[in-house]
Amino acid sequence: MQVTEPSKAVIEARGLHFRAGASHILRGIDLTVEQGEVVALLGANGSGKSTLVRALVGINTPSEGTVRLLGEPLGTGRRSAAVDWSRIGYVPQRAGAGGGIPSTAQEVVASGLLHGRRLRLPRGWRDQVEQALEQVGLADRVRDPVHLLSGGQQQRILIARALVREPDLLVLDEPVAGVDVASQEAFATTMERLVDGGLTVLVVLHELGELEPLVSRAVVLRHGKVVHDGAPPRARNDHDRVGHRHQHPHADDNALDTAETRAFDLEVRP
Ligand SMILES: Nc1ncnc2c1ncn2[C@@H]1O[C@H](COP(=O)(O)OP(=O)(O)OP(=O)(O)O)[C@@H](O)[C@H]1O
Repeated sequence: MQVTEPSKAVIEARGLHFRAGASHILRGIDLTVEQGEVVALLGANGSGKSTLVRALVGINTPSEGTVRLLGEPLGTGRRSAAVDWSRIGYVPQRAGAGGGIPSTAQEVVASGLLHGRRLRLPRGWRDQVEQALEQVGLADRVRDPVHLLSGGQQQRILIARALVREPDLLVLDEPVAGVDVASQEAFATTMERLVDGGLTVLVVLHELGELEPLVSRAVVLRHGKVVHDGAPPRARNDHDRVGHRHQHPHADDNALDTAETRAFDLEVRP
């Protein structure tokens, strides 16, 4: 009889399917992310990237399949209680940090320190919040209501909210969409330091951009399936190439010919 060792993977998804009404959005995803990896999740608009990360962090309940996070099974309700959510930071896609409620940057970032049964802020939370805001270059906005910040600044507030926990796993859904180049560079520098310290990252991206040197592996989705899991595409070179189409069409499930998938076809496929 074969004895299976307990998994050391930080994320382990097996046979994931997700259906919403008549749509079959995830079609049998297997994904493993090991400790210390920086994995980029790529693919055309509508290929299922956000649906997948939402399933991985317990927001979407898969129709079939299993997820383990930090070695613990992710179920619903009590069954996911074994997962230590304090070790996981999640930045959703283009959510806006204000949510229509006029809270300050400090309050939004501090809410990242609350999780599971912790309903009170820990001692020293103000310093932790300030440090997290410093990491995204917004320490001077600590008292500002977030709904008055720009879209890119709000996105950076959400990154600070995820970082304030000092997580072991960061799941980021297009974290730098709408963020200016200087802030993307600052974000990449912060990530580099955290990854050097052992952080594991799963990040949805349309272009590797400033994070390119950090990305150890790329997973490409197409129509809800993994079509590549391995070396990252050399997107930057492709973008520099004369004739590269910089238009990234907002397309549906049928659109395969995006810049991302063509870059992948050109650079990665053997
Ligand atoms: N709850 C839902 N009900 C119906 N359709 C859904 C639901 N969630 C996602 N979809 C559909 O599933 C497909 C995949 O969506 P998803 O947001 O995962 O794509 P994506 O790869 O993240 O795209 P983008 O690059 O545009 O962010 C889309 O066609 C979307 O409309």
